[in-house]
Amino acid sequence: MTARQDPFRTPPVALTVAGTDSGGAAGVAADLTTFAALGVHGACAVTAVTAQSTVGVHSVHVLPPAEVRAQVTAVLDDLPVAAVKAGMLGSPEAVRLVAESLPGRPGRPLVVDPVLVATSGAVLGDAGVAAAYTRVLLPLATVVTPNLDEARTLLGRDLPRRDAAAGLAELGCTVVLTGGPDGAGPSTTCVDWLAEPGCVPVPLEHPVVDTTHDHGTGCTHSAALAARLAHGDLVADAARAASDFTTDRLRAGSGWRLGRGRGPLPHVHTRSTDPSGGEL
Ligand SMILES: Nc1ncnc2c1ncn2[C@@H]1O[C@H](COP(=O)(O)OP(=O)(O)OP(=O)(O)O)[C@@H](O)[C@H]1O
Ligand SMILES: Cc1ncc(COP(=O)(O)O)c(N)n1
Repeated sequence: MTARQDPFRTPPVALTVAGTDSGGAAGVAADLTTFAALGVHGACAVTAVTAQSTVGVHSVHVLPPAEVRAQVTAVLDDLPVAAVKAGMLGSPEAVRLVAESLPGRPGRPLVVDPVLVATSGAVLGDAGVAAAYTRVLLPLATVVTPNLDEARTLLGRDLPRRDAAAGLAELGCTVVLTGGPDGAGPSTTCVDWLAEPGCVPVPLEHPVVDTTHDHGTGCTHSAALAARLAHGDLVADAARAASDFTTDRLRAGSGWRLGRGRGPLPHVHTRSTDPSGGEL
């Protein structure tokens, strides 16, 4: 029986270090609800407060690094954190802080979603943040989950998906390069590239879901990956499970109508849409 089926078993703990989204779709909201859906207790250290909705990002307030450090220290001093996820960090200082206080290896996996630009186009991390990711955090990460634009910014090169994933893996971390639908014509398949250091990249394919409820999809995917690592999965298994969970939730939310723009995913509200009825 898994922790998800038996809610009375003490769950593993995951910590997210990320920004808030006042609309409740991305960032800390997506991470904590994803952790809950996958049978993990979520703790959080907030790095930035954003005023945003389904329509876009209205303002960003990055918290002082000392406040972020105090939250991380409070959690680590008390709770048995089994995995950490870093989402929007917002400043080079916060990137360095995560690198100093949350080393990803050997015992505690660290998933880094290098959030730089929101789906709406708002900048959530500038060039200084991108440089700090590449220099200090990615070499310590267990897994990094950029989309193609983020990977190209981090590498400083315009490479195709597979090569971008392989290029980042040379920094020493496993890469899951996420890929929503391509935008170049009708596509029925999403391809994420899994690149482990020293290995040939592997495509992880899943069907495209036609939905307007996709705000926070990347946060959901990386939080699901951290949750499965907290349960003890191997990285490749956690990557596949994260992709399955995200697709399932995108499907479940395709009937929702919340907000005037890109709505949230239902992380905990509806039943699995897995046609086999299996537990994800
Ligand atoms: N419409 C879709 N249908 C199916 N899967 C999708 C769709 N959009 C995204 N995904 C999947 O969701 C996961 C997250 O990918 P995405 O490319 O949206 O991340 P992202 O751009 O980094 O998001 P964010 O900016 O929120 O961090 C990947 O596994 C991707 O394949
Ligand atoms: C606080 C925060 N973190 C991450 C994202 C990225 O999510 P998306 O690309 O879906 O806008 C966001 N918009 N806000």
